[in-house]
Amino acid sequence: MAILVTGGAGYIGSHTVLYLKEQGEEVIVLDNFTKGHKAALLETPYYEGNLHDEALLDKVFTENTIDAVIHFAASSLVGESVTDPLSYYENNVMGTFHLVKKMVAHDVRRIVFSSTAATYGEPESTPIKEDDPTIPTNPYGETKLAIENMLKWSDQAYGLKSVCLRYFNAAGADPEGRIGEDHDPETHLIPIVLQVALEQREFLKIFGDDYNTEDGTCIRDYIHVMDLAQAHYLAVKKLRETEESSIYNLGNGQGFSVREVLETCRQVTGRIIEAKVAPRRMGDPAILIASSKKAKQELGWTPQYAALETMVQHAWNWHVNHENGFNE
Ligand SMILES: NC(=O)c1ccc[n+]([C@@H]2O[C@H](COP(=O)([O-])OP(=O)(O)OC[C@H]3O[C@@H](n4cnc5c(N)ncnc54)[C@H](O)[C@@H]3O)[C@@H](O)[C@H]2O)c1
Ligand SMILES: O=c1ccn([C@@H]2O[C@H](COP(=O)(O)OP(=O)(O)O[C@H]3O[C@H](CO)[C@@H](O)[C@H](O)[C@H]3O)[C@@H](O)[C@H]2O)c(=O)[nH]1
Repeated sequence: MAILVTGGAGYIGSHTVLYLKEQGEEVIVLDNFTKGHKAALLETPYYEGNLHDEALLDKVFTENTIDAVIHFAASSLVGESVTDPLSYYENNVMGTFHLVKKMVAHDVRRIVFSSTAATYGEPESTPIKEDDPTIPTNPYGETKLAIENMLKWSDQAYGLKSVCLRYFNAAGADPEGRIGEDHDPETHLIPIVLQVALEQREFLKIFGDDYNTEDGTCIRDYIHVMDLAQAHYLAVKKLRETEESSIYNLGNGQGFSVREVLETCRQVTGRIIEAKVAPRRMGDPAILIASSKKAKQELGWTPQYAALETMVQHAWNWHVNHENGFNE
């Protein structure tokens, strides 16, 4: 029995693949390498191709005995989704449609789905709980919510069981430094700040300092990528044991402003990191902080690397040793 990981060559996918293999799971990856890296797979078997390719999906499900799918493959940038929403509907909603259609056809009935804090939009109260209103403020979150609903109805109609994991902001890298985050172009806050520390960029643009927060910059809940990996493994185990669908938030329940992240990066790296205030980025909610009580109670999830300093340190270890990412 193998777990199929779509998007397994990407940032969170590759760390989850590593974690699953360490737990003794057999893993197969499907990735089109638009964003992912072959070197991040560390010799895991893979199929190179697109979610939209139904013939390829038939081949993957016929050639392997797959008992669960972990579905990371998606487009996932808030700002880009605002300027090009149709590409998000195409890659995320239609891509998942093809995958789910072929899972049902091949009688594979367990899926763990990468959802997001962006499904909530501007929260009414903090920390956010799973049954709080979901009113996305950007097309990215909207497409992820559409997929959650696709999965809900597919459970009712076809018995497809899903765990939707709404992660907050993934950060950090493999604590042993084997893999890390490498996006081109990079858009995420922590790697961008570390690129300034490495003198690969001149300064950090702080996207808005007029939000209704203490220092005026946006607040996010950062979660270590290996703690996310652990949650995916626990979600697969829960599906195998209970055959019940559910939704969980994954965060640390603590928010850090853009300026606080910058300061932590300065402390960890000991480098000078310039920053300048720039206009707000479209689609950004002011504050996103998770309540992850449900995941802890029901999945037995126990984050190992909750401190922001640890996440930045692990990210820094990777970046300082791989200045060109995987292209070395
Ligand atoms: N990074 C975060 O903070 C964060 C937070 C919440 C949710 N998520 C979700 O987690 C998932 C993984 O995020 P990530 O940061 O690792 O992204 P990533 O871009 O590093 O990884 C995505 C992977 O999917 C592959 N891919 C994309 N479209 C594909 C397609 N049509 N067919 C085959 N492969 C395809 C890419 O090549 C890449 O390897 C995404 O679904 C994202 O929406 C990420
Ligand atoms: O150069 C930069 C980059 C980011 N930010 C700010 O830093 C915060 C974090 O931004 P980023 O790292 O881009 O993450 P988010 O836009 O919060 O989105 C991430 O976190 C979401 C969940 O909260 C996921 O759904 C997304 O996939 C993932 O990209 C935001 O307030 C940004 O405006 C800056 O000020 N300057």
